[in-house]
Amino acid sequence: MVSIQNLYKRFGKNEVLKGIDLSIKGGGIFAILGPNGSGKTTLIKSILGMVIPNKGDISVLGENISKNSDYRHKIDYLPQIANFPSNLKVKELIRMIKDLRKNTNEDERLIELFKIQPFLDKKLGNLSGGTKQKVNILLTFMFDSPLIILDEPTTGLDPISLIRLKELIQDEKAKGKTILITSHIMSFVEEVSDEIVFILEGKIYFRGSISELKTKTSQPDFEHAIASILTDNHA
Ligand SMILES: Nc1ncnc2c1ncn2[C@@H]1O[C@H](COP(=O)(O)OP(=O)(O)OP(=O)(O)O)[C@@H](O)[C@H]1O
Repeated sequence: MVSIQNLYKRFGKNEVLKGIDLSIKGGGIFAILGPNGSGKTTLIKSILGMVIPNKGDISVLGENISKNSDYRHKIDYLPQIANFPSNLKVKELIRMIKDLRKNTNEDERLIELFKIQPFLDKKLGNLSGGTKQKVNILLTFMFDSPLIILDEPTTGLDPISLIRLKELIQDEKAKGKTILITSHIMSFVEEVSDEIVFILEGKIYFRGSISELKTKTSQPDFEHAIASILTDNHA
């Protein structure tokens, strides 16, 4: 599904990714973790072709992404910070994205699920942070792509919306999809992910299940296992 070989990315003198190798065969929920600034978003954007690596190869669904950008239609992406045009109404944005990508009725189910109906005629610039995130989630899950990438999906969500998001993610997994998630909310990661990929100092420090991580770090719970990696490595 996703194969990354020897990936390097620097911004000026800042070497962010220093030889990432990662192969995700497909099906399941993978959490990409690491301290602030460790390069999680840079890795995700490299997969999406939004960041051009200095070195390395990335294939998505068997195709090298440097050759052709068509693969992006097979990815649903929730950005960390959505830059919506503030004058546009919610319903206009939904219509616009459907016109750009493809027509679907899934938006109706998601509007109902996240109770977005009262906001459809409101301008995006006037929405609260959590409501913007719900619209953002709707736009991501509206299409039926085999790879879903979620950058900090829980930001600003109230408890009911968080439950809905978790259900949505599990439903997509049940359809056999591959879901990559970054999050700093350890309880959320522990609940949803099948495997974690921990980035530290530009490389993959650990990849495996949460129970394997607990064993490796000799810690009784996930939060302390993550904390022990960071303190042991002075990150
Ligand atoms: N376009 C850019 N230009 C210059 N530096 C950048 C750019 N994008 C990212 N960086 C730098 O690359 C490093 C990694 O950033 P990135 O956003 O990938 O980290 P992250 O692990 O997603 O962090 P966080 O957990 O805070 O979201 C940071 O030092 C950041 O300042």
